[in-house]
Amino acid sequence: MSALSDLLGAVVSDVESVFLFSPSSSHYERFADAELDEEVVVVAPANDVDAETYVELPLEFDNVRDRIKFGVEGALEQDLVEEGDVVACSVRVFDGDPDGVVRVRVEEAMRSGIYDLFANSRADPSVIRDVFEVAIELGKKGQKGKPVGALFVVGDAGKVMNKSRPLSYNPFEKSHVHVGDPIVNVMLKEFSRLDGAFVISDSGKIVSAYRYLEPAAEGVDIPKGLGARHMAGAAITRDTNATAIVLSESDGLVRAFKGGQIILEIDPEEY
Ligand SMILES: Nc1ncnc2c1ncn2[C@@H]1O[C@H](COP(=O)(O)OP(=O)(O)OP(=O)(O)O)[C@@H](O)[C@H]1O
Ligand SMILES: [Mn+2]
Repeated sequence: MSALSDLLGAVVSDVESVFLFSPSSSHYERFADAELDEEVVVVAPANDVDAETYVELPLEFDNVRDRIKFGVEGALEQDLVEEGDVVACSVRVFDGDPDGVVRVRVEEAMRSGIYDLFANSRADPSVIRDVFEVAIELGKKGQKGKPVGALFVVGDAGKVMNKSRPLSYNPFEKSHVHVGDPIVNVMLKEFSRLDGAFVISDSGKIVSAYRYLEPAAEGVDIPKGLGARHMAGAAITRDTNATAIVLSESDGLVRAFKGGQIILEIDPEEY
């Protein structure tokens, strides 16, 4: 008769590395001291345990699947793992000690660009996440059933305002509202029917709606077939340190731009 650990041990057999998600110091030290053949990688919002090999998680992510996806993508970005590697992820699903192990095979397709978007934008990762979620939701549902486009420029808002002009009165003038607030998300969806861009600060304050962006566009190279909204979104991120998140009315995809380059393209329906 096999012991249970023999039966469940298959989950961690022949893996290249073990990823410890937000381990306590004692949990990490047990792994570090064990002199395992497998590489030990800590994945957490901060390197509190002074791990040698560490991947920053821009957010804690309640959803374990998201947490693992981001960890693996971050590790890919840092060349800690490569296509075909198998990784054992030690995670905490409930409160307390780590209570789960998930076996993951690394695929190049996991490099979606989302990690880069969160970890390397100037705005707070939580602000990027909230704007991204509004764009995804708008893409899924549209505005009253009709497809709708939207352009969100996040971070470096002062500079973005200097390189744009108003198309209409700014409904957010003098207001102090932030993305992520459910009422604000309803407002963003409502105003997305109208022209122009939303400008959002590093900390998530909605600075303006209805901005017409006027960045210099020389040398900005975006995929063929995308129009003025995408060109303006891409170009403003070369002229400033903002990140642009664009929902296309015509193909329904959400794209993100940074440094004048496209860094992410996803279908809201598949997200
Ligand atoms: N410079 C700009 N600044 C802000 N908004 C813009 C700018 N240029 C275009 N837009 C907005 O984008 C909308 C759509 O323009 P256009 O169709 O050329 O863009 P697109 O890239 O093809 O986007 P979509 O895929 O949504 O059609 C315009 O109606 C306008 O609201
Ligand atoms: Mn168009």
